[in-house]
Amino acid sequence: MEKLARGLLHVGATIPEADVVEYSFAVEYDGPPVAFEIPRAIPIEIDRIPVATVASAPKSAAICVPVVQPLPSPDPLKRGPFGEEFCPVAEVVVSPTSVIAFEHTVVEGLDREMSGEIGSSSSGLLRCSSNCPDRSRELSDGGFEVAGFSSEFKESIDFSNETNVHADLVTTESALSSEDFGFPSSGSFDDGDEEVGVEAAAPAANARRVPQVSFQDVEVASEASRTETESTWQERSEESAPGVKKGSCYRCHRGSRFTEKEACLVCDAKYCSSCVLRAMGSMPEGRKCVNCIGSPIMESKRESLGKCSRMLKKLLSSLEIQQMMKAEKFCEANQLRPEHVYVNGKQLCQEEMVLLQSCPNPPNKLKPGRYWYDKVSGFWGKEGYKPHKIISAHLNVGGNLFPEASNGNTGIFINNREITKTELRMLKLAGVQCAGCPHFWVNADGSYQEEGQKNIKGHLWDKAGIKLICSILSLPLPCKENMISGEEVNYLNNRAVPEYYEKRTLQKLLLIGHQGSGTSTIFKQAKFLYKPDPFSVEERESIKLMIQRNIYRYLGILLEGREHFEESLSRSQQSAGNESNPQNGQISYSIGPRLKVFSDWLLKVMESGNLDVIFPAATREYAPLVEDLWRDGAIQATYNRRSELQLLPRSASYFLERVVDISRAEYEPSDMDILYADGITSSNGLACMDFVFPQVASSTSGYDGEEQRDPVIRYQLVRVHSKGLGENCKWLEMFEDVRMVMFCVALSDYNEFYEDATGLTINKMLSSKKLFESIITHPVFERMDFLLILNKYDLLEQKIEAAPLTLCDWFNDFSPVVSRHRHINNKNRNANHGASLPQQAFHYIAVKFKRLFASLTGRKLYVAAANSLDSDSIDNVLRYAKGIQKWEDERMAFCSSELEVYSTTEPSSFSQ
Ligand SMILES: Nc1nc2c(ncn2[C@@H]2O[C@H](COP(=O)(O)OP(=O)(O)OP(=O)(O)O)[C@@H](O)[C@H]2O)c(=O)[nH]1
Ligand SMILES: [Mg+2]
Repeated sequence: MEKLARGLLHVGATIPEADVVEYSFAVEYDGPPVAFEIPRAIPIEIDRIPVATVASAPKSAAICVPVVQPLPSPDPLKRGPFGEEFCPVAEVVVSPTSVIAFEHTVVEGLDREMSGEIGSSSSGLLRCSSNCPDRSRELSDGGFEVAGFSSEFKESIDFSNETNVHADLVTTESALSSEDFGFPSSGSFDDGDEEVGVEAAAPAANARRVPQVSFQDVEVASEASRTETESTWQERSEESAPGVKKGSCYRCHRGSRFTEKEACLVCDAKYCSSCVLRAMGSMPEGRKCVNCIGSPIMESKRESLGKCSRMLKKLLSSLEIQQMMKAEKFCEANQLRPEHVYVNGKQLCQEEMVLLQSCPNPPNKLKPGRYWYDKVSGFWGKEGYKPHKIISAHLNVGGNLFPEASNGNTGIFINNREITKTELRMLKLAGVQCAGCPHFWVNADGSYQEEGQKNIKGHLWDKAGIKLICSILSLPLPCKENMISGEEVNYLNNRAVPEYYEKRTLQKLLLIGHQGSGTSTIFKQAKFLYKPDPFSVEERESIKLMIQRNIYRYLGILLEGREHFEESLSRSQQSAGNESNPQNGQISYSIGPRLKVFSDWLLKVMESGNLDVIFPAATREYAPLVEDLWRDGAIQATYNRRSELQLLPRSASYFLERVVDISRAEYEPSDMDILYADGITSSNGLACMDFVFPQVASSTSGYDGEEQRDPVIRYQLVRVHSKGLGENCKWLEMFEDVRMVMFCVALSDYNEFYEDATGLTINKMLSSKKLFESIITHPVFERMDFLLILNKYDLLEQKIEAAPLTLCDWFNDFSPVVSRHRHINNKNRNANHGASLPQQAFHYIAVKFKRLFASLTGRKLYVAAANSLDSDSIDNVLRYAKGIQKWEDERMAFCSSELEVYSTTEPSSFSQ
């Protein structure tokens, strides 16, 4: 270690203790080709870069700005070494992000011309940003150090004294004169006599005040340095340059309004694709001009936060986009400021703001303004207007509600607020007695009483036709979350502030898969794993009824199948000249007369859709008959041919085996029953749950250490059924903010088939593959991480010996290595470094999907095996997903901090 350190450090440097040294390894990458360009570091001989001293300004004594020497351009449109066009401008920008841009300049010591930026991703040279600790190291004295440069580089300098250029100081907002920066407002830096101090470390919040210093060939009036407001900024940039076309790029003044442009979120300055990266630098707060960093965004642009434009997608790598969009959405400067929101006349503080935005049912698209809020009922509206929404009640935000908050003039009050005419109309139509100008007390659940009286008069939201009335009168209705108890909301109130922020950075995991792949089982398993009370008493009651009803549905499928098999058997026997009586050993699909009568009756009832009439009471009587039917040889024979009965789920036998028990009135479904039950998550809708990973005491998953440090990352599992995606998966647009897509495939599908609408027989695995292809290539998931869950591993194990994988056309080249020890257990096989047949099959399928994924997206697919009936298996898969995210985040941070060195290190790998 000491030897290694000695080799790395300069002569005379103290060798640090081995246990306090932080180090990391870069591993050479030899995986599949990557979709993005890998940046290269251009070595620079530090000693040959001139440095100079700033003599006078004490603050700037340690500022590091490289010396650049703008040259007059012989040919303004000549292409530079990086392929970009030169314009006759040499420019140095010093801003809080420390972007130093220079065009058509020569850096002494490098014997070639160059253009580029330190601070921009476009230059390919070096990037740094004082806002981004990964890219540069901010020095305590306010200077910064560019990653990769030696300490000499941070010595003070002045601008080149050999240039004959004029300085134009451009500030964008008030209060900062050019003198703040030590520059004369119209000065020229032509002979170095002017000693210059540059305050590079202006606080981020004042970033708009930081000037952009331009050296230009053409003389620019010093008025440009005057301070301006945000609104005039735009006008000026369009008007101040005579002859500049309206709609052209704000930087190069080329193009028209039809040219694709990216706008600054703060000042709306629009830049063409050649200029955007220079104008916006490393974008530590998203799309903002470098001198707008730290400033609040225009409210009209709030909607577009985190939504990347096509132009940036073309210019930046996926990693950069992800990081930049994340920063844009979540960085402090871009959040709505609490001081701009008043509730019940009181300006909010940060805590209140966070509480308001992170409550279960927050106001929609909150904008700066004055609002009223009825804490008891949850009514929320703009000051002077009728209610706009019913948000979570009991939030401790803002002041007390004023009677005149909504400007009502009806003489009728709800929770001390005089209601509007529209609300009165609603109450009247809903049948609430309003004679005598009563004062009502309305609770969050809609129950209401008259002030001073004890008894509840009724429930507002239970009134007949209330939904219709409210929607006609444009009044809000409560949503489910509003029914949350005061206690629960107060829990939110009492939490520490950082936890609110976690809610904002909720990580969404989208779970999707082909019909029957196991997504709802995984979803239920996650509920059992991470929810303290996964199903309420009412939910369990409705699950019980569903299970009881399902039994008859399964039976109906079996009875129909039996009839069908019986008919086709007798047809084939007749054509073969046999008697209809089965011969010895031949399967019979006929049932006895007693069961036949019951079967015919049941099929008739089901056909007429009247099962509900006899359900559930009457069906209890038939439970013994159902049991007899289930045990009958004909039904068992039919069940054995279940692969031909498309609608019969595997779980049918699990429930039919216990039909008598289950049909009892006192039956209570066990967790396993719930897991097996069909239809708990709506089959073509969405199901969604928030959760946190509980801390694990002992090390089993390999991520425990992280959890101890980072216990409250919130996740949201969103399960969507493929049927619910609509034509061409159009509903996928809704999921642009998910963090990861988990695509579920049933391993057991390889030899299973179904008939499509046209009667064509289709292999389920191929069908899954097709859905997979359309999801991974959907534009909304262009840059998302994908985790493939290869589910039903247990079924693969059961069937692979009897049904070869090659039954699926896609797997026709599967040639497993046959072990000599076929019958020894898996553990021994692993010890012998030999994989079992199911393991080989899993690995083969995983690679098939990985290759497919890489060929269509150019990216890497993560794969995990699962048996969703086993909770540990799903826990592992979801923790693996978490591990991937963390790893991807770290990788991104690492990539953008250093010179983007990629390694192949992965989180633990029980998976692929
Ligand atoms: N043996 C076994 N059965 C599973 C596994 N995962 C799911 N199943 C069963 O497979 C059937 C389909 O699973 P679901 O979770 O309902 O599948 P889905 O993706 O929700 O599909 P739809 O029901 O069509 O919406 C159910 O009967 C499950 O009990 C597994 O890992 N092993
Ligand atoms: Mg299901």
